[in-house]
Amino acid sequence: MEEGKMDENEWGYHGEGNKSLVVAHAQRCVVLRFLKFPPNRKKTSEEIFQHLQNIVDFGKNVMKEFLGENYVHCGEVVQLPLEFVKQLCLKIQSERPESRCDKDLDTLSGYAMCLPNLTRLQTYRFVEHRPILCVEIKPKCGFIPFSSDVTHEMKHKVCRYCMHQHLKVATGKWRQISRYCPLDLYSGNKQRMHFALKSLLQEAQNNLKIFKNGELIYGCKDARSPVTDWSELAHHLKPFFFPSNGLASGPHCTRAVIRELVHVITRVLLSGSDKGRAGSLRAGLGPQGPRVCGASPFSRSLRCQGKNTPERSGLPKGCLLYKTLQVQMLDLLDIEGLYPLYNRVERYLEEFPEERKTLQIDGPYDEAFYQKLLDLSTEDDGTVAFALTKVQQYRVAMTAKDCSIMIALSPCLQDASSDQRPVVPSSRSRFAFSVSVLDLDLKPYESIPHQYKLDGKIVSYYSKTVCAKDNAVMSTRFKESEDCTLVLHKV
Ligand SMILES: O=P(O)(O)O[C@@H]1[C@@H](OP(=O)(O)O)[C@H](OP(=O)(O)O)[C@H](O)[C@H](OP(=O)(O)O)[C@H]1OP(=O)(O)O
Ligand SMILES: Nc1ncnc2c1ncn2[C@@H]1O[C@H](COP(=O)(O)OP(=O)(O)OP(=O)(O)O)[C@@H](O)[C@H]1O
Repeated sequence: MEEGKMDENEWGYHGEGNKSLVVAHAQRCVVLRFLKFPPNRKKTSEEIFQHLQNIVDFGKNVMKEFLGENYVHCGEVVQLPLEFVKQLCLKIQSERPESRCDKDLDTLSGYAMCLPNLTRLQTYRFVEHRPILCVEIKPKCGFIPFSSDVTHEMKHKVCRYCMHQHLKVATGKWRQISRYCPLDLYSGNKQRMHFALKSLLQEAQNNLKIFKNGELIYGCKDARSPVTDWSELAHHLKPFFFPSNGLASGPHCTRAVIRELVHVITRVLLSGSDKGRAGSLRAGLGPQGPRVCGASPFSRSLRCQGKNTPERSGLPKGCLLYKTLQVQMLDLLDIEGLYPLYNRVERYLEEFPEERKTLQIDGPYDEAFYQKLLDLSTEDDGTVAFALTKVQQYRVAMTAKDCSIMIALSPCLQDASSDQRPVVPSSRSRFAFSVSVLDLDLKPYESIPHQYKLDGKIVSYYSKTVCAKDNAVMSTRFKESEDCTLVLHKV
C-alpha cells in the first residue's frame, strides 16, 4: 500500500463476518480485511499487528500445507494511514447490516490485511473486464463424529449443522430451517450434491452468497433480510448460462438457469488436482462415522419411499472439499473427548503460566507447529504434550469447519485455448474458473469452553424439542396403525 495515495473514495464496503470487515478496491483486484472488536474491548496496536501476522503465518505454514498452494491466499499485513481508516469507517457505516454492528471496526491500530479479491478470477492485478460470477459457500462440518467419547447418542445420527438449525431458528437468528445438510454436499454423490446446493439457494442464511462482477447479488444478511427471489437471480445469471438467449423468461427459464448453476458448481467442487498434504492425514484417521445424516430431507425422503440411501460416492482426493473434510477430521475426539484434555492443559498453565509461550498457544504458527499436528495417535499417555497436540488439532479442525469456499466463474469462448485456467462446461457455455478458500483464522484456544457449552446446548435443544415432536408423531402413527389393526380385526 502506498501510504500517501490512500483514498477512502476508492474503496467500498464488501462484506463482514463476526470478527472481520472487508472493503474492496473499485479498480484494483484487492481487498482490505480489518479486525472488529466489541466496543469496550480494544487491543493495543502491537497486539493487533501480532494477531494479523499470526493469521498470515497460519495460512502459509499450516493451511497451505494441508489444502494446497493454489487454494490458499494468505495476503500480507499492511499499515494504513489512520486518517484513511477513520474516513473509510465513516463512509461504510451505513452499509453495514444492523446485526453486525455490535462490533466496531478497528480504527486505532492502522493495521489490516491486504488480500486478492477472490470474487474476481486470480489472473491479473487489475479488474478484468469480462463478466465474473462468484459463488461463496460456507459448507460447515461435513462428518458425524466417530469418537467413542461422544455421550449423546443423537450426535452419532444427526449432524451438528442440522441440529444447530433448530436452535438458530428458536433464537431468531434465522427465519426457517434449512434443508441443506453438509453431509450431502461432502458426499461426492452428484444427486446429493445437487440437492444440497439447491437447498442452499432456497435458504442461503450465511452459507451462500453470489457475486456478479464483485457485487453481492444473492444471499441474506440476517433473519430480517427479504425472502430470496429465484426469478431475480435467474435474470442475473441467464446471460452467463444462455449467452445466445433463445430461452424465454418465466418459471421454466428460472428452473433451467438454476439447474445449470447447480451442475456447474458441482463439477467445479469435484474438480482439482492441486497437491496438499490433507490426503495423507486420512491413513491415520480412525473409522469414520455414518455417511448420512438422519435429519437430511434428501435421505429421509428416500427412506420414506422405501429406497436405500445412496452411498457416498466419495470425493476425489484432489478436490478442495475432500481436503477440507480431512482437516475437519483432525477433530478426532469430539469436543466431549477434547474438553478434559483442554482442562489438563489449563491446570498445567495455572501452575506454569510462563510455559504458554513454549507451548505455542498463541503462536508462532510455524513449521514446528505444523509438524506436531501430524501426530494422529489417540492413545492418551496422560501427558500435557498429548493433551496439547489434541487441543491444537481441534483448533485447526474447527477452523476448517468454519471456512468458506469461493468459486469464481468467467465465461470463455468455445475455442479459447490460450487461457491457462481450468475450464468447466455447462450445456450452452464454458467457464474459466478458480477455487479459493477464505477465513482461515485459527480458532482461539479460549473458545474451547464455549464450544463445549454450545455443543451441549445444541444437542439438548434438538433432543428435547425435535425428537420429542418426532416421537409424538411416531406414537400417533403407531396408535393409528393399532386402531387400524383393531378395525381390521373386528372385520
Ligand atoms: O459455532 P458455530 O458453528 O455456530 O460457528 C460460528 C459461526 O456461526 P454459524 O453457525 O456458521 O452461523 C459464526 O458465523 P456468523 O457470525 O453467525 O455468521 C462465526 O463464523 C463463528 O466464528 P468466530 O467465532 O467469529 O471465529 C463460528 O464460531 P466457531 O464455532 O467456528 O468458533
Ligand atoms: N479475499 C477476499 N476476497 C473477496 N471477498 C472476501 C475476501 N475475504 C473475505 N471476503 C468477504 O467478506 C466476508 C467476511 O469475511 P470473513 O468470512 O473472513 O469474516 P469473518 O468475520 O472472519 O467471518 P466469521 O463470521 O466466519 O468469523 C466473506 O464472507 C466474503 O464474502
